Amino acid sequence: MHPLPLNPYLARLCHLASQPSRRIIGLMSGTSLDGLDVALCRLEGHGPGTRLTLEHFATVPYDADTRDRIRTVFAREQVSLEYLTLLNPWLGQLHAAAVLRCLREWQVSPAEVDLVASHGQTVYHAPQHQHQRPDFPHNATLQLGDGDHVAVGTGIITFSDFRQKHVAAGGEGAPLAAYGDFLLLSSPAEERLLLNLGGIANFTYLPRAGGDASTAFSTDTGPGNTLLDSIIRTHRPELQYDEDGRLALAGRLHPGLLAALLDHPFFAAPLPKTTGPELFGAAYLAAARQRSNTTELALEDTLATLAELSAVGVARAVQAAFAARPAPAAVYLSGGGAHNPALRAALARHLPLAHFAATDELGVPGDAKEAILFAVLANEAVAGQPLSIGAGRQRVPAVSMGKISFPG
Ligand SMILES: Nc1ncnc2c1ncn2[C@@H]1O[C@H](COP(=O)(O)OP(=O)(O)OP(=O)(O)O)[C@@H](O)[C@H]1O
Ligand SMILES: CC(=O)N[C@H]1[C@@H]2OC[C@@H](O2)[C@@H](O)[C@@H]1O[C@H](C)C(=O)O
Repeated sequence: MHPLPLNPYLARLCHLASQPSRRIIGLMSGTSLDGLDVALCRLEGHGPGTRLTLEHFATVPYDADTRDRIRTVFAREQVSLEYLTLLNPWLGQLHAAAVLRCLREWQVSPAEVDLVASHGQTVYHAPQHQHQRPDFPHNATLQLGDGDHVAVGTGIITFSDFRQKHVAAGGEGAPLAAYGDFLLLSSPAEERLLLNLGGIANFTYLPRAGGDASTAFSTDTGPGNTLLDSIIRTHRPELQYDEDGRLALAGRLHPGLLAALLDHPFFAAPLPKTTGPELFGAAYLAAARQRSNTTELALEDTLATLAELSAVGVARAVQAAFAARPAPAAVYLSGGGAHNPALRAALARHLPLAHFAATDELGVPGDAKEAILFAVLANEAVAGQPLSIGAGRQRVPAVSMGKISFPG
């Protein structure tokens, strides 16, 4: 009897699953809308035996037109359905073109890449605790940049839309960092906190490798750079962000504004929790400024206060997680906020016992870490097992994530 005819792309996936390693491009475009992170990874093995070689990394910056298009729908409760529909394939095609551009620069042919793992662009994140709609008693999140367009545009089998499975299994769709951090960065020598300072800040707690994996978890902590960037854009539209925290470092913390900003249930909510610019956006900031009579506060002082807010958010989440025992001293930073000395100084004040280093020291460049995460998730989907870490409320659903798009 002849074997059943197999779709050649399925045959390719089966072949890839049986290989000792895979070459996977991870794509991530986060809440800061600064660009598309493209990480070409060689991933050997799977599960806790995964070994990463980052062959190439680039951030393909978004131009002003792309940022404007995304901002037309980004974190907005009401948008044009037509616009959203048009943006979905447009972003997929943009991301495919960015991949091809990087491959040309790196002199790698698309045929030499096994998979693309595409996060897409989060345009709305709606955990239940945030949307609070009784008619929809569940979590939801929406990423645009359809995987079919990435697959057809690049000619590479593409995994995408990773967050839906996490939601379907009872999670909030984020943070997914726990999976990649656990597989790549656990160490027998120390327990660790991996603190990512993106638009939104989050951390993963990793016990010592070989220890009790059920204690690992990740959570968002509140704003990272999102409010800092938003106030800069209002006052200094020619700037994307406060480079090297210069303006924030020249300002003074305003205790009244800080208290008004912290007067929100998110900061006291139990862990793990997720959030986004839907909550921590211009309206939240404007309301806190009104309540604290700081609408005329100097830009520098507002920035200093917002950097403090991000650090206090992190510190409160760490304190909540480690109420009964000391928090790990080893804290590894990643994300754009790790380049902001004002944010780092505030963190050092609020976590005085922490020893800060960059994830770069662990072989994972901080700016590439989230793009690498999606390559790791696709690697697990092809060659690994659904992975269960954490326990109780902090349990990460044991699922494999990502939808598969064939190029033809
Ligand atoms: N040299 C620097 N000085 C100050 N801030 C910086 C610097 N470099 C990057 N940033 C900050 O980092 C931001 C980009 O961070 P990153 O790329 O980690 O965010 P993201 O991945 O979009 O966010 P998220 O992880 O929430 O999805 C910039 O918008 C800026 O606020
Ligand atoms: C819904 C969404 O896109 N969330 C992002 C965002 O950016 C940081 C933080 O908020 C984190 O929860 C998440 O991304 C990372 C990659 C994660 O899932 O771990």
